Amino acid sequence: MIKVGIVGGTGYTGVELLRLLARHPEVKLTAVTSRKEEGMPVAEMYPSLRGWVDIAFSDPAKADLKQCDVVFFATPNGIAMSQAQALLDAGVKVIDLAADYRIKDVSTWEHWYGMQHASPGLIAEAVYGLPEINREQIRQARLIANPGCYPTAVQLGFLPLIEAGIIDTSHLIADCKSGVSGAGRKAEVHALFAEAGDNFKAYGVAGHRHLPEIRQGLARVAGHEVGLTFVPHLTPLIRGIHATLYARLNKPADIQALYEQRYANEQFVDVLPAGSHPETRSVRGANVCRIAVHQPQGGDTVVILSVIDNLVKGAAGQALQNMNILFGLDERAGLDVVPLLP
Ligand SMILES: NC(=O)C1=CN([C@@H]2O[C@H](COP(=O)(O)OP(=O)(O)OC[C@H]3O[C@@H](n4cnc5c(N)ncnc54)[C@H](OP(=O)(O)O)[C@@H]3O)[C@@H](O)[C@H]2O)C=CC1
Ligand SMILES: CC(=O)N[C@@H](CCC(=O)OP(=O)(O)O)C(=O)O
Repeated sequence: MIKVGIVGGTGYTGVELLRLLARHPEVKLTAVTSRKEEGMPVAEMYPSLRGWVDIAFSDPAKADLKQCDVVFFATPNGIAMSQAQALLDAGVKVIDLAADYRIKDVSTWEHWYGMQHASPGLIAEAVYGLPEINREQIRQARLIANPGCYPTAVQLGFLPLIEAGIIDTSHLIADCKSGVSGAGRKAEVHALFAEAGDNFKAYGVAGHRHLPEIRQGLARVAGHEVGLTFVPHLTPLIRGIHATLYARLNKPADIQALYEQRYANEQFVDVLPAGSHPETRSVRGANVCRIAVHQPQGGDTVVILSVIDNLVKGAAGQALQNMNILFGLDERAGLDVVPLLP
C-alpha cells in the first residue's frame, strides 16, 4: 500500500483528495494535517466521509510526514517550497497543488506571487503535472507541480491546435469562468453568498497569476513565445470552469478530427461530437475535461469550449492522476467516478 500524507486537509482541494483517495485500492491514508483542527476526526468535520476516512487531523509541525511514500500539499502558495526538500531527502515524493514549482523562471514567479522563493534550486527538477503533455517525465519525477485550474482547461483546449502549427499563436484569447470554490474555503468577502450569488463579474483583466503559467505551457508546445489574452470571471457556481478559447486558423484543417486523434488515448479528455456545447455539470466531481470544437460559419476563427471541475481535473483529481503515474499504477485508480447530476 502507498502511504499518503496530505498537508492542508480541511480545504476544498484537501477534502476532495480525501474523497477520491477513500476509494483508491492501493492507498493507506497516513497523515492529514490542519493547524486549526488538530485532533478533530476528519469525519466529524466532513460527515460525508464517515465510514470512509477514520483518522484525525494532526498539526503539520508534529505530523510524521517522512514516513509517507507521497505527500500532497493542498496548501496556499508558498508553503510547499519550504518543506519539499526535507521530504525529498527522506525519499518521499511530493505533489504540490499550489503554484510553488509551476513557473520555471524564478523572477517571473516572484513577481506574480509577491514573495521570495524559498527553494529555487528545486524548480528545475519539478515536473509540471499535466499528464496529457508530460506523462513520461511524470513517471520519473520526485516532485510534481500540479497545474492550476484555469491553466488545465486552457492548455488542454489549445494544445492540439498549437501542436499542429495551424493557428496564429500571437493572438490567442481565453475567456474563462470559474465557480466560487476556486477561491478556496477561507473566508473572503467576494466569495460570500450575497456577493457571489446572483452575480457575474470579470476580474484580473490587467493580469492574473495564471497568465504566466498558461503562456509558459503553450510556449513550450509551440517552441516560441505566444500572445495570450486571459480574462477570468467569477460565476455563481460552486464548482466548475468553462473556458471559451478563440484562435485564428492560418491554414484549413479538419479540427474535429485533429482533436479526436490527439486525445484518442487520453482517458480523462473527452472530445464531444461536432457542434456540442459542454456543460460544467457534465464534469462535476469527475476527473475529466470535456472539449467541443467549433468553426462558426466556416470562417477562420476557431472556438474551443473546454470544461472541467476546478476541484478535480483542475486540482485534486489531477494530483491523484499524477500519483498513479508516479507509482506505476492504473491511471484511473480512485478516479473512476461518474459525474454528479443535477
Ligand atoms: N480551489 C481550487 O479550485 C484550486 C486550488 N488550487 C490550489 O490548491 C491549494 C489549496 O487550495 P484550497 O484547497 O482551495 O485552499 P483552502 O483555503 O480551501 O485550504 C487551505 C488548506 O491549507 C491549510 N493551511 C493554510 N495555511 C497553512 C500553512 N501555513 N501551513 C500548513 N497548512 C496550511 C489550511 O488548514 P489550516 O489553516 O487549518 O492549517 C487548509 O486545510 C492552493 O494553493 C490553491 O491555489 C489549485 C487548483 C484549483
Ligand atoms: C475563483 C477564483 O478565485 N479562482 C482562483 C484561481 C484558482 C486557484 O486556486 O488558483 P491555483 O490553481 O493557481 O492554485 C483565482 O482566480 O485566484
